[in-house]
Amino acid sequence: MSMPMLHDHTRSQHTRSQHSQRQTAAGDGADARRPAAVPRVLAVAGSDPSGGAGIQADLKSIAAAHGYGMTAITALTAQNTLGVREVHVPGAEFLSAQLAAVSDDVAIDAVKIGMLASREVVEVVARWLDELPAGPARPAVVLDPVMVATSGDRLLDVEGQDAVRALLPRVDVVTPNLPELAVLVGEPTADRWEDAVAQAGRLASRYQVLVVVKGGHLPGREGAGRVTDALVGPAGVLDEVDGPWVTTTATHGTGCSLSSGLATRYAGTGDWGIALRQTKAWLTEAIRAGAGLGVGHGHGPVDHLVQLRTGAVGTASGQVPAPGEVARALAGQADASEGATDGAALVARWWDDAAGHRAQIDALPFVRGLGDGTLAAAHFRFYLEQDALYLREYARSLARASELAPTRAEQAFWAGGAHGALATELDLHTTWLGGEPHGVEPSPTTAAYLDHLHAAGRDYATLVAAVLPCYWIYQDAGERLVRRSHDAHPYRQWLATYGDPAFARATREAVAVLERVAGAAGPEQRHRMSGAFDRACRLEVAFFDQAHAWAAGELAG
Ligand SMILES: Nc1ncnc2c1ncn2[C@@H]1O[C@H](COP(=O)(O)OP(=O)(O)OP(=O)(O)O)[C@@H](O)[C@H]1O
Ligand SMILES: Cc1ncc(CO)c(N)n1
Repeated sequence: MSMPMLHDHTRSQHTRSQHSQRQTAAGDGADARRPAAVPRVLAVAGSDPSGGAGIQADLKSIAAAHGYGMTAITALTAQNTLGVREVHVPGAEFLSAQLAAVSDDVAIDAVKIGMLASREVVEVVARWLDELPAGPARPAVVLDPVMVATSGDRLLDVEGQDAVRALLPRVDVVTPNLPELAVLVGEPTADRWEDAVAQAGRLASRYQVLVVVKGGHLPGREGAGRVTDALVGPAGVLDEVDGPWVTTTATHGTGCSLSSGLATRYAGTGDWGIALRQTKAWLTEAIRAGAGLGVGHGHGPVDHLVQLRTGAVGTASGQVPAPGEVARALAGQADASEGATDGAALVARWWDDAAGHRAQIDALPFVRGLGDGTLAAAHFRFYLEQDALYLREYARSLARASELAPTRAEQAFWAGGAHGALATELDLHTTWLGGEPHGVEPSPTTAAYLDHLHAAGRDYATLVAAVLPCYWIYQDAGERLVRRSHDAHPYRQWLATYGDPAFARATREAVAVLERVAGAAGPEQRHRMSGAFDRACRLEVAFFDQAHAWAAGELAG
């Protein structure tokens, strides 16, 4: 509808093969199959006896992403949630033995590298990476360049920092926080997001590596209420994923957890953008639930296995499910362990299922005419009048979502949406329609859409699914429309509204809420949600088409 929004739903197109061919061959490991149903993931990292960071976090994160976890331990720390007391680094040759023991026997789908402690350790890992097979049997490698713990304690000596740079060309993805990124590029720590992304771009092109730059340390993120991570390649930003900022002290090990979850989900999907999106969605929930664990007196751990406790358990490996898998689960024909999947994957599926509706919208005479400027003024006016009527009621549905929302953040979000819809409605009347309409009735399409929203308002999950396409479908079509604008375009001013960044953010947030709700929903509720989402998508098509349908009726009558 008339809420101009922009949502970057593009997925990173970086594939494993692009990033797996730079290594020398040393065996073909022909039994490795990708994407893996249950990814075999090796964490090369330090031990945290308090269980929140290091290999302990890695094993839990890998499990949460439905992978099979293995470890090669680089260092033993004596630490807890308050800080690091001691670090013991066993002889580097023993690390070599651990690495060889695993890779001589097991076809590894992904490797996550964490704490490396010293230059000797870095060198052992570099040699081992060089000996891994090239081609499709080569595991994906994610490097979390751990330098300092959340508590502020150093986990890598200065010589080691230099050595880590030499690892970069040997890995697929590096996941620095802002201070680590600064050390790796040899620049001061960025305090603005644009600067951090630019630094990540320089690092990516210098070492031909993908960089996941994490906003967890960005000044002002509490105030903004959002925290963003970006996937950056040598040519620039490939994907940006943001999520709500959680006010908590339970952030010990978030970096470890992100990198091992990312490695596992990449091995399961073959797509870094999807893997990052899914990992970030899971991590936000794990951070939220962390305080509930009651572990320690300092920076507590996140609850890696939050899904076990909320009942949203699935074995679909947190990847985009196979065709039919979700449908089976939704129809209740598979048991929960077979069909359930995480919210982000489920929502990605619904969105993909709506691809036909989106293509239909692009092809409508109304949308084509709006794009090339040939749309008749009467058609445009009819659409705007219906849109104003629609938005007035849509605002009530958003207010209802606010009323039903289980958290204060979601309550506030939908209340803001309701306000925005009303402001847009008012703007339509004053700017475009020259005042309040007289005698304009809802068309059958508008009435059907409003009935759908009204009926969905009985439960929160269904309502969230029903209101979503108005944000998402509209901005998706708008994203293509706005590119067609030019100085002499008759609908230039209207098209310009599609580029509003505030709506872009609102859409992303609305999608994140849908993902959270879908992730927590049971099979029956998911079935209702998918039905409500699909029906709203169809009504979006009809809504865009109704001016022409009306004109055809007028002419015929
Ligand atoms: N309070 C928070 N609320 C929501 N997400 C967060 C929060 N803090 C960190 N994150 C997310 O956690 C991940 C790790 O981010 P961060 O920048 O803190 O990395 P890090 O410093 O390497 O972590 P660590 O604390 O383990 O060293 C990112 O995905 C980030 O967006
Ligand atoms: C072992 C280990 N690895 C990584 C970190 C970073 O959080 C930590 N605190 N401990």
